[in-house]
Amino acid sequence: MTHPIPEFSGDVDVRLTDTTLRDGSHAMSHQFTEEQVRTTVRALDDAGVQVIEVTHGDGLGGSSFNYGFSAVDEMSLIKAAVAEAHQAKIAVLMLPGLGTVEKLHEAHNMGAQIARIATHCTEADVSIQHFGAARELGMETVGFLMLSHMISPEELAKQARIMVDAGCQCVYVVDSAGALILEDVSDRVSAIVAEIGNDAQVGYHGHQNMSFGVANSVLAYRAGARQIDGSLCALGAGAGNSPTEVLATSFERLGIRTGVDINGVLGAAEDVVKPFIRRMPIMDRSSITQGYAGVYSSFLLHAERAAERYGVPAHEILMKVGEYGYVGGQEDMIIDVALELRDGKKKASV
Ligand SMILES: CC[C@H](O)CC(=O)C(=O)O
Ligand SMILES: [Mn+2]
Repeated sequence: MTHPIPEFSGDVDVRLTDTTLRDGSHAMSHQFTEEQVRTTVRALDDAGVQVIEVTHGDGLGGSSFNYGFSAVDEMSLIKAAVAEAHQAKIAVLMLPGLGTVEKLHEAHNMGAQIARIATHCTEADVSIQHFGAARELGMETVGFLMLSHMISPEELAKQARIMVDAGCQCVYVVDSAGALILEDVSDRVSAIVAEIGNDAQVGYHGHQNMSFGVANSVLAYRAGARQIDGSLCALGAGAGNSPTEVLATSFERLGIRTGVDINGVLGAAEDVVKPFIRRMPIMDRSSITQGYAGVYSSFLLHAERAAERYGVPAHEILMKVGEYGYVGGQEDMIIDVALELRDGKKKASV
């Protein structure tokens, strides 16, 4: 059974979802304060952004030794966001296994209206019960096929079908590594559109590792994507996400309606978010290596910590992680790689 296509408010051609307060949590080492969440939501809501995602960077239940503890419990942050949003819907993200259906119920009780369920691009079947639970709660649903560069457009489309049949109303091509370039994105979006037709929408979530987030988003739209993600000041894992303020201005220039007020969103980025960013996401040797080698963006800080601890360069760790094809959830393997490089180097110098 398929579910209705989500309705957007007003006359918009594409709906922007801002993930500053979720993907940006990686770049903030999960230390968002309630005040930062409140001011960011207020600014985005005033600017007309229709969806705002708020969760630990690794999704519901992510606050842990492995992924990094949040400064403030995510349920309190979700509740605060809901209180500040007048027109925007608050979305939460969850990875089945890390987040549970119970956590989804809690987030829904706090007022979250959209559930975004993320799986590795070949593992859509692990999301089935979560889509069912979200739809039973009356939540709008989004499916995230992470590290979408790892499989072909045709294989990705088959995974999208699994999500749609489970109750997903919009399947995202998620460029978790910032590895997709131009047609890599439009081919994937087109293949999913061909597979799911009017049964659900298609979305695109970009990372800036090789600086293609915004251009890829435009091509995704042209190929049929109707939901696009961004983050203010690009605040997100790795080199950050497609900047919401640049998406809004570029789409407006192209005559594609997002419903977002340009002055408002520029102010949200410059006056509200920029002042509290501790570490501005940048395209540097490590993050570009992630894009090039196809490495999950949120591995960046893990690799930098391992680099410091074991005395090996972070970009070398990331290149090896790409070679081994590690995926989200395998953060502990970064330590293994760092040890391998350290011991290899030691052996070579003996
Ligand atoms: C928590 C899963 C992951 O970080 C989702 C995402 O934003 C991505 O894969 O890029
Ligand atoms: Mn991301």
